[in-house]
Amino acid sequence: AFFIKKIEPSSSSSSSPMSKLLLLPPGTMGWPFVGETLEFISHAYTSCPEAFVEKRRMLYGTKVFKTHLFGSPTIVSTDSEINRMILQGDTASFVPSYPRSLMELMGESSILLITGGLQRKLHGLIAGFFKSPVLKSQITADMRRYVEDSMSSWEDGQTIYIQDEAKQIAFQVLVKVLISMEPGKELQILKLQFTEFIAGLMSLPLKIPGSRLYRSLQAKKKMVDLVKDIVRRRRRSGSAEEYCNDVIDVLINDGSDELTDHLIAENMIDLMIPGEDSVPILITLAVKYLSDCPPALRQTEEENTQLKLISETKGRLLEWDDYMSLSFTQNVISESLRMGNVIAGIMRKAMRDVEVKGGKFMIPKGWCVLTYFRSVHLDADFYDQPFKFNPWRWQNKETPGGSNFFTPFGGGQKLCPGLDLARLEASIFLHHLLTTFRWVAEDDGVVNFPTVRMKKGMPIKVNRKGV
Ligand code: HEM
Repeated sequence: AFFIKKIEPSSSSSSSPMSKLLLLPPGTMGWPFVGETLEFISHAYTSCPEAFVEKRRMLYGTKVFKTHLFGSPTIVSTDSEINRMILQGDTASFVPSYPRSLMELMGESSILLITGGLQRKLHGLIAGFFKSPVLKSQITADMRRYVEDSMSSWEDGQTIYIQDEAKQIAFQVLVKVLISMEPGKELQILKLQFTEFIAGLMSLPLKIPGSRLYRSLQAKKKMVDLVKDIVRRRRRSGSAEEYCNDVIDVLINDGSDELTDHLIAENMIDLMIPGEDSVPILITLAVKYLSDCPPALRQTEEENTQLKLISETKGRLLEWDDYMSLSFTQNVISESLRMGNVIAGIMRKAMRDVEVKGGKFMIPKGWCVLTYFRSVHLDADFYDQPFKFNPWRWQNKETPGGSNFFTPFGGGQKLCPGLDLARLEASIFLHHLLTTFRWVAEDDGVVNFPTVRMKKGMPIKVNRKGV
């Protein structure tokens, strides 16, 4: 059921301007300059951001429409087939394109923005490292240690803000795996600069002293300089040649001239973003959805308690594969990804005219495309009662990476290389939370813009379980 057929985009650069116009999907370009951006953002701030898209789907009767967002003529697609084609598209057809502030802060050598041979090389090196057995074992041990350290200080009756705890732990894990920095004073300073850096990701593209973007760029520069120092020291000591301890070692070891100190340092900072944002938010949402669904909470707890008993009986610590084999817990994580839409969609720019839907529509050269995963993930055509948290719907389905209509980690050449790591971290956090504590959750709501998060940080009142 999850077999994916690659659909090649076909060029139609020979079409006349008139026929191009006729092939544009339905839709309106909105107001001069701002287009429909304000309406898009005002919906994005509500609990139902997909309403912007749904309204147009109803109006035009298609899952794809044209509009004008963030300064660019844009095609929005909630059609899983078109989305798949765009994700699979080669760089002659589509390149990543995001709002200006985000592109400035990522930097031109960021893996999220580059294409071609260099992107493939970086992607391959990072993905390969994340699959290595030595690293898997080290990450599992680190994550477990950080989770246990954090949870050991929780007292009975205390209110814990899951979002903050998860952010701290997931950031520690990524910084360790990327640059081998352990928790401590240096990491605290890095974290402060990092918070300053990401605050500007969705800011006005105004680069004057004092502006949000300017301050974020300054913070990034300081972090890049710090990581460059580490890279230089490693190159001098030659330690990476013997054994790859972290991503810096992997990139240095490749020996390619393209992987300069600056490129490595810049990418290490960008790769910390999932540690502050995507992974902890996934964990927080899973705790939220489980708190709201007692049968799912019970079943996840049972599965994890059983695993804990097995590990205690055998007298061995749990490994990567143990956590990943918790099938119901993985279904909870899939369902949290589906409903929570940590990454609501990705953006590309068409490098040439591209026909979609067998020539029915055209994405003109220079236009942006927003593949809006959120609407696909909440589409009743694919998911029965899509707004209901139902981890059982994933039973007997192979979903770690995704399918045509489940793309939380993107797809194609840019498919997230951290997808298993994200699942592992969520799994370890849930395992320790569920086997150590009972809790009562306070009411809290999801905020969807500019990034997904919980309004109050997901406060829960915890009590340690009896031994
Ligand atoms: C819940 C957690 C996560 C989600 C939802 C997520 C989602 C995504 C998505 C949708 C993309 C595709 C972007 C595009 O096509 O332009 C992506 C790419 C990427 N992700 Fe993740 N991610 C997560 C965690 C992680 C983690 C833990 C890492 C580890 C460092 C990571 C590293 C990357 C990298 C390096 C890319 C770029 C790949 C490339 O362009 O070749 N992600 N992620």
